Amino acid sequence: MQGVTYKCSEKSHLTKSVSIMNRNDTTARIAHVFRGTFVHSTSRAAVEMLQDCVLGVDDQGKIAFVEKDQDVDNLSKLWGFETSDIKQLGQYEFLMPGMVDTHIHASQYSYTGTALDLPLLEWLKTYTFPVEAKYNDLEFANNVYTKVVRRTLKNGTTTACYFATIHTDASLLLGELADKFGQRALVGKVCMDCNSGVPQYKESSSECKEETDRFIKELLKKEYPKVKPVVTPRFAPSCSSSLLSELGEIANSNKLRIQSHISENKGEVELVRTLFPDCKSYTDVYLKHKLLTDRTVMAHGCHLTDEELEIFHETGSAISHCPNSNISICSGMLNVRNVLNHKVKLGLGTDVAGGYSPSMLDAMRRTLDTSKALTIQDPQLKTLSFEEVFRLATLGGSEALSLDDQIGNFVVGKDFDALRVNVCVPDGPIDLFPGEGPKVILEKFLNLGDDRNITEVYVAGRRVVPFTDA
Ligand SMILES: Nc1nc2[nH]cnc2c(=O)[nH]1
Ligand SMILES: [Zn+2]
Repeated sequence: MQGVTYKCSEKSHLTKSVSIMNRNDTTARIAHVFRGTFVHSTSRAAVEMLQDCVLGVDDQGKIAFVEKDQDVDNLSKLWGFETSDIKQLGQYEFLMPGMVDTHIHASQYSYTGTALDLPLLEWLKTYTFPVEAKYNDLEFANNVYTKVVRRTLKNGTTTACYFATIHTDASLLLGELADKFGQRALVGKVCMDCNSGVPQYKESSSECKEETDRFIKELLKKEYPKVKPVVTPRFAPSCSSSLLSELGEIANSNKLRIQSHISENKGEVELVRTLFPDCKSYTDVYLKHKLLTDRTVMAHGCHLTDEELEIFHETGSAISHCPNSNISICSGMLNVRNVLNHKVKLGLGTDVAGGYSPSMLDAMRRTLDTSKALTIQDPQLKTLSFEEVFRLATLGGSEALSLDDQIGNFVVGKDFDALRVNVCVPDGPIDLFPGEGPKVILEKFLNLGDDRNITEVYVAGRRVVPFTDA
């Protein structure tokens, strides 16, 4: 199958002999060395299986080397580690990159798995805004935010791009908790100055701008190495044109990331048409307000036209595909193949709580389901493979969040964000049979696995799961 490599290929970067390898950084010390099978994606291969390999992580949390294990003695001399310290992966174990949730509402976690009986605009008014309004209570926020960070980490989300609420202090608390538990996170204080449905849940335009400035300043001041702010207009219907312009200005002058929602549901697209009559399309609304940049990620995009996708491509903006949510609140079905054909960056999101599962394994499965449903409607449409979906959940997510220079796969110099997977845990969800090789083992994990199979989670070289207080 095109785009899939199931062995260390002779042409791969691993064939270089250790004797001619040089350490470019003589001061870095090795903190972990793993030996076994490593599975990741590259731009060329949706799945590359590195078998009989060793991977070293330095004390800065960066990947120092990935080599064939026959070179291990030379490597240990070169890098100064003891071969007895190597962590040997078992026959049914592998390492994979941590998963990247490109769109999740931390503030909606308390009602995940419920309230899925209304379409978007009524769902927001009936369930979402009344709950989000409660985050002026920091005790309530602390309880929910602690739980969502722990739950997602345990399920293998090493990076999350979070929506919080309009409340600055609770949003700062979410950043603090992500840092405390060791999750890489982009955190957005939600901005909205229009809300006719639940008028007590909004800010004035000036308050919104001032509080966004305060949020960014205070979060950056904390100097959390892996937690950064993201400018977050909720979506066009809840923002005035002047607020959208202010937020575009703040993001661009500070080179910050931007997140929002776009073209999730047909009623919403129609509403935007009436609210912004001077704009050609929903995409044009964000474009005119300078919110489409190469650091922007927009959730959903189910109903974007090809013309709009071209604008995404030209601006370098990304889409977060949230299939569980799209089906659960009957929003639509994104044609991922068409988005990829337009060379638009795309990652996956859980969109808790429009999506009922906080697990990125679920996001991968629902991505495949949606792709198959679209193929049923149009048999000409090429269904996504599980390998392509694996890439979207890891490398694709890192690209969508403009973090691919730091994370997304096992390339030397990137941070070691990784999952140790064991498909054969006692009382686990997967049964194996004789003769099943690494491809089947990966496919079974992606389709049948859960957090019981994710035995360790690493973010920037730090083991964050199992929890130290567990
Ligand atoms: N799914 C989803 N779509 C939105 N559009 C605006 N706000 C939201 C939200 O909270 N969830
Ligand atoms: Zn959302």
